[in-house]
Amino acid sequence: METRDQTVFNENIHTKNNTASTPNYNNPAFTDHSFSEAERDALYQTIFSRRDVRGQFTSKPVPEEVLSRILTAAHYAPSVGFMQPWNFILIRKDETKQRVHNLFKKAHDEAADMFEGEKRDTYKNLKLEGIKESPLNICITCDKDRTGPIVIGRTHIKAMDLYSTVCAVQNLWLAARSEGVGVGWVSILDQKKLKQILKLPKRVTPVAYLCLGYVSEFFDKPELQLAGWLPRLPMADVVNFEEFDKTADDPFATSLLETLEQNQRSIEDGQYRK
Ligand SMILES: Cc1cc2c(cc1C)N(C[C@H](O)[C@H](O)[C@H](O)COP(=O)(O)O)c1[nH]c(=O)[nH]c(=O)c1N2
Repeated sequence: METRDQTVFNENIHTKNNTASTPNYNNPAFTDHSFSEAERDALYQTIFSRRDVRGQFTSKPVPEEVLSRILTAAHYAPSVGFMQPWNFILIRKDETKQRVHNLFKKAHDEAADMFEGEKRDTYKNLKLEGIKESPLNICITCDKDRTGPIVIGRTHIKAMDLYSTVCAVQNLWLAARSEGVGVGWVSILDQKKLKQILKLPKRVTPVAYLCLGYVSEFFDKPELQLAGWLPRLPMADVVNFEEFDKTADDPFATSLLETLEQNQRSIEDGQYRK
């Protein structure tokens, strides 16, 4: 049976004098869940000013309470079937960092040979890690057996545990940015050798090797964009309608694409620069 409170709620969220099934979207019952403008701005500021940091780390240690907030943000990420497949391995010892850096050096040389001519020279000049300069490295791993073999949501797409772990990486990255802590992801590494260094069991995958620390500066734009490696794609290239790579020209689509273009222009012009 419906309680009195439920009846009042149901009356409130439906437009008076309208069919019972038409919700009144202007009613506070629908809008109360959004954050204030200042709170939203803070979130978007975090998102648009987050950077992958390689060469601007300072040696200032990240205090325990800050690190604790950042790690907790990561742990509160969504995960398939709520399996929380991640571990956060904190790497503080120079010796371990040196071993991982050796892996990077080897893989980086191998990678350079995959590019040709001018691209190879540009690649060689890019700074692509801050393993030794950053005070803390964190490896975020994925344990596919965390909650047994059958996981809600992973029954048909096996990689869902890896995707979940990446959600934790992104939470960590954004929380760190809001704390003024830079994060750089290093994936130019031999994964099997990294597993050996960190003594990961067979079932555990190292998803992200991250370098963390306070920075002298956060760049405005991705370093690969500033170096002319690749541009930021226009939103219209990645927003499709009904089918992959398909656009539309009805009034809704046209207006949405125009708004997306304006938003992107103001971000590129530094709306969220800090
Ligand atoms: C899965 C994955 C793996 C890597 C990266 C990112 C992600 C998501 N990125 C960082 C990447 O280059 C960077 O995110 C883009 O260039 C965009 O720049 P911002 O992150 O916006 O600054 C990265 N950067 C780097 O210097 N060395 C690396 O090995 C990697 N690997």
